[in-house]
Amino acid sequence: MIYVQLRRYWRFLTTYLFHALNRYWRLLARYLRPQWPRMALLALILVGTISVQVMTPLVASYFIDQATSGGDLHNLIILALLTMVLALAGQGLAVAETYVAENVSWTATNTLRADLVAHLLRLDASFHTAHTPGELIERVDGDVATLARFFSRFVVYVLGNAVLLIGVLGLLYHVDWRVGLGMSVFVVLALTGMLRIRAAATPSWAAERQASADFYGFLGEYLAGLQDIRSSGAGAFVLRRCAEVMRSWLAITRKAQMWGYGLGATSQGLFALGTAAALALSAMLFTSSTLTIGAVYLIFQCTEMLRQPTEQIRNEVQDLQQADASMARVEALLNTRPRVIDGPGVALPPGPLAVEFENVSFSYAEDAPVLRGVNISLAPGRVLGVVGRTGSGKTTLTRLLLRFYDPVAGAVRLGGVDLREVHLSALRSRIGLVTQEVNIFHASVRDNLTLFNDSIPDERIRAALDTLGLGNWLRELPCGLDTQLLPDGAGLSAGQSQVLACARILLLDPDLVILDEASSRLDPATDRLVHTALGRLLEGRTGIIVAHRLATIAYAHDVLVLEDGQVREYGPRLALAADPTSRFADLLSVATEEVYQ
Ligand SMILES: Nc1ncnc2c1ncn2[C@@H]1O[C@H](COP(=O)(O)OP(=O)(O)OP(=O)(O)O)[C@@H](O)[C@H]1O
Repeated sequence: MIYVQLRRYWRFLTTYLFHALNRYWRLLARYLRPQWPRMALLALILVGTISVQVMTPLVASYFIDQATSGGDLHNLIILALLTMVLALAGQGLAVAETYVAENVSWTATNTLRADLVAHLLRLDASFHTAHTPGELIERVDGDVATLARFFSRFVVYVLGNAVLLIGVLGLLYHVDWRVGLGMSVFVVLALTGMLRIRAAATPSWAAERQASADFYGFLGEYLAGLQDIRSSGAGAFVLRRCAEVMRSWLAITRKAQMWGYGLGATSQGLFALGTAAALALSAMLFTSSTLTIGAVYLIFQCTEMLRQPTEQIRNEVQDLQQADASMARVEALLNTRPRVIDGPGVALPPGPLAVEFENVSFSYAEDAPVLRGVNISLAPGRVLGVVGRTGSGKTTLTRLLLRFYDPVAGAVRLGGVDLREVHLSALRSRIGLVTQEVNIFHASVRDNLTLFNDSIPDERIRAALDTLGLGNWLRELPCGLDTQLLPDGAGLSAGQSQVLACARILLLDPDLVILDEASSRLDPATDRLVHTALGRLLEGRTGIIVAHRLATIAYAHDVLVLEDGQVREYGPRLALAADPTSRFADLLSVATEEVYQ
């Protein structure tokens, strides 16, 4: 029976534990190796902790034997003092263990987090389209937090408790081999029983975690749509839905909690039985004068001491499965290669950049072409206005210029150089992009404009805001550049956010400006503000504007009309506007009617 159990453990250890450790050895080695002095210290503390734990009942048992046999008072005082020193040392070591283990795990996981964030930044847009931000946050934080336990606790708890278990059992063998053998069998059986119950309880805990994730998902969704919910009077519906979600959460949690209590009670019951058996055995041995009263006390203490390491090994072995899944996900993420490969580093010419699309075709998914055979040739310093119906591929065109994606066919060139030949960082440092959705961070005006680049002096920031017509706005702010902006630009109008985005670009001083204009209408004052800002921004640079408004298109020297991903018309703006048969003239007349309605 014991042999069968031991064989099972051995198989578990070889197939599962060693396999998992071996599989992720590189990951562990990479993040733990630089911390080997701390790991060595941890091992030392561990040895100390276990020695103290094993020695404490041993000293107490000597004390009892000495006291009952009328031993020397001087020896008794020394033993009592030693017990106190051991208790204090145990506490001190526990504090040191927590301190070092937390340092090891946080240093390892923070490095891993930083690596994952850097890797996510390198991955291209198609990866980010396929994965929601929530999923990536879960990978970077959730999975890594699970690993934090693994990095510190697994080594400390499993190894430490296993050694403690062996130490305590060894002590019992030392007292009497029959007691040692009996308790060894008991520990194996108790561990097996608890692992079985825990395995049966695991689905309930997984369901509980899912129900909790569902609730927060529900809450997040409704908080994000708060404005729509309020305005459409859907509050009662949301509360009803909230009650439903919480009701099912309660039922699932209750079940999981019952399993938890069941497990705790089983473990208590098992160890009560173990203690009773150990006491019965030692009572028998005591009455037959094989054991002293001190040895009986030692057996009792050791039986009690077996409980904690057995329960912790059970917990850690189960948690290893979770860590295993997290490690697999983290490894898979780190192994994901970006589709857009960095170029060999051909230099772009200085000054405003010429833009060329040669027979460019592109699709996000197979068999769904978004751009088809697009040809554009824009001279340096000229501004191209791109117009077309929604979904005609205008934004996609701008994404190809920043190499968020590579074309499926054809080539995109800047200053005559194929973008695939240029370093991505060099390429992007020459382009300024203002998108439809301006991201305003919960940070100071200065950090929002410099994007946390401390080397940009305040005078330049003020000058940029003055140039773009936001000088007065800045002067009216209570703390000037230190004023904190609210998340998502709350408190700023759509136009002000756009002008702030223009100021960011002005500080970057790029040679190609791409503006994907928001299609929402602005009030006339803000419209004028944005219009002036754009004019300043485009001075002396090549520009591509996805234009939704008549005022903006006025900046364009050339116009491109896109339809279904194809070039419908392309030429100088004034010539196309003057030609009554052109599609552009058609669009202009519709837009003018809309404006003057
Ligand atoms: N990340 C993406 N993944 C898959 N398909 C996309 C993606 N982005 C855009 N599309 C699809 O590509 C087509 C062109 O989209 P694009 O955003 O380029 O059009 P647009 O002319 O800029 O539209 P709008 O004027 O509404 O901004 C659309 O059919 C759109 O659904």
